[in-house]
Amino acid sequence: MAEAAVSSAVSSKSLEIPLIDFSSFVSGDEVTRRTTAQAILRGFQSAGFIYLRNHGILRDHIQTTFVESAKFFRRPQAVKDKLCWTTPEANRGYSQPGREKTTDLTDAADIEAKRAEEGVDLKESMEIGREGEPNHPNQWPDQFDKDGKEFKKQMLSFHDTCKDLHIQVMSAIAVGLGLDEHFFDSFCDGGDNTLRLLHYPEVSHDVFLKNEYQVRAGAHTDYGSMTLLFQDNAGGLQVLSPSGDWVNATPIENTIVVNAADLLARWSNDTIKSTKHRVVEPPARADTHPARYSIAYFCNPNFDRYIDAIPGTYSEERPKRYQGVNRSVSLSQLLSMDAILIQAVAIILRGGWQQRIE
Ligand SMILES: O=C(O)CCC(=O)C(=O)O
Ligand SMILES: [Fe+2]
Repeated sequence: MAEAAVSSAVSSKSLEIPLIDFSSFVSGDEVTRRTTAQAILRGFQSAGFIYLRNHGILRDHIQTTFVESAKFFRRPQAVKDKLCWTTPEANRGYSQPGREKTTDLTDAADIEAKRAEEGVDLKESMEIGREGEPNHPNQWPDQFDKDGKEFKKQMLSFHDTCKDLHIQVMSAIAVGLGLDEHFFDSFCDGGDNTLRLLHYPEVSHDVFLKNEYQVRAGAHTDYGSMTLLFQDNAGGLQVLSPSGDWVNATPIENTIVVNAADLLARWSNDTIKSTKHRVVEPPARADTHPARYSIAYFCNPNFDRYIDAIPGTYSEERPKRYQGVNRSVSLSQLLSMDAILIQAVAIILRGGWQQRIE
């Protein structure tokens, strides 16, 4: 029997995350397409999270990207450090374990205090932006060897594939809202997105026992329009429910977790939610937890587009809550605006700190 287009990925008393058969949107008849789009929109409006299956990205393509990611992280530390993440404007390159603490805080002293109390995230990451952006070259290992060339080829191709899925999911949101299916195309076709490879090294249960606040990635929301998240089967991702419980977003094979992010919440006049999430000790009891790998593809509207409330998300009864905003505003302009524009990720730099603003 055919599976339903919409079922449940996560079902707790405080949080429901739908599992959507995306092929029903892409190639279903008119009615199926519309009802699937509405279910996608409802998921973003209620949980801020959905899971997608039959999303169109080939299993092999994802698998090979995970393999290349693991190969990259196995490189000697000194080699990875040559590719290190430099500035928030570039937002490209490698961040070593202990460098980053993910948080929504924006005040330097608050971040410092939180870091001292909770410890840093137990992870390393590699960020890859749109290739060819002037003044912001990606940090490729292709200069080192043949494996580095393979890595570059794979990541560029995966970046491109995910860019297309972003456009399709935005199209589903448009249809769900009753707009033209291509409404968002010209907002998202630039591919100003960031592919982030994540490696959470093997860690002993003791580490979490000794520090009740220890996490693999701290609680935060994402910045842009949405994030396509590919996770392995290790577990540990949690989503904050409206009532304040952390709920496991358990891995489901052959699915992608998609969460709406801050700018889409703003763009939708807060009708769509950007929900907090984090990565903690996996629920399975173990003395030593194996490494966890995930791939987050952070999607953004094109940097040069003006983002003002989406038609249909505001009315006389529900006026616009935010001014329109241009992504190309300067950092100081950004900081003087409201905090929702800012994804502050504290970067621990030998006792100093820095905020990452995407
Ligand atoms: O690794 C994960 O599952 C989540 C990562 C994440 O939320 C992020 O990097 O923004
Ligand atoms: Fe995130």
